[in-house]
Amino acid sequence: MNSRILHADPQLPRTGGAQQAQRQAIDVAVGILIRADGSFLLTTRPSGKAYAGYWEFPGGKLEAGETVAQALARELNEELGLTLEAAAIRPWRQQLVDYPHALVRLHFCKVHAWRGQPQMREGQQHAWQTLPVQVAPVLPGTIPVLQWLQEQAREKPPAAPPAKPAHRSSNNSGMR
Ligand SMILES: Nc1nc2c([nH]c(=O)n2[C@@H]2O[C@H](COP(=O)(O)OP(=O)(O)OP(=O)(O)O)[C@@H](O)[C@H]2O)c(=O)[nH]1
Repeated sequence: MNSRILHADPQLPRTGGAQQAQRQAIDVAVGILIRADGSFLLTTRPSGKAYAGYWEFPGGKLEAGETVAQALARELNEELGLTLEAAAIRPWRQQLVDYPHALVRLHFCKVHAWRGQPQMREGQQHAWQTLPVQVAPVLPGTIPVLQWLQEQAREKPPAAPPAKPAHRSSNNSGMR
């Protein structure tokens, strides 16, 4: 887990000490949907929300009593019409982000399986991306994830295709 706070807008004065301590972090479930070819889904924030038009991974705030997986499945169904099974949701990393409008704790989960095709139910745009991403601007709280994915790709390059099995002659029956 990454426990350091990311300050989304370093230009703005920071709330300090007591004020900061009183600011309750809002938990947010975020899905990194990864296709078999390694591309991942980014969507834009709908108009009317803070940072409208910025690119992010789909997700949203936890409702009372929800787990991260439940919230993610609900949000991706509401926003994109996808069906996610709990077993396909892999919690990955967390990041606290201090925005002027809220302090958020982002719970990033990797998802490799879902049912349905993404439908933009909130008028968002969407794009399947690989690194480096070709869309902009990206939400401040989303940028670290792209860096983590990049680091991971450097550490673990995509697996090489399986080697062809050695040719076995048809008369190699094992009988002597
Ligand atoms: N979905 C999502 N939210 C992110 C990401 N990065 C990031 O900083 N956030 C922040 O997490 C918060 C998510 O809140 P939201 O407004 O999208 O959640 P929601 O869909 O439940 O909204 P609502 O209930 O207010 O309509 C926002 O403050 C957003 O800026 C990301 O990659 N994906």
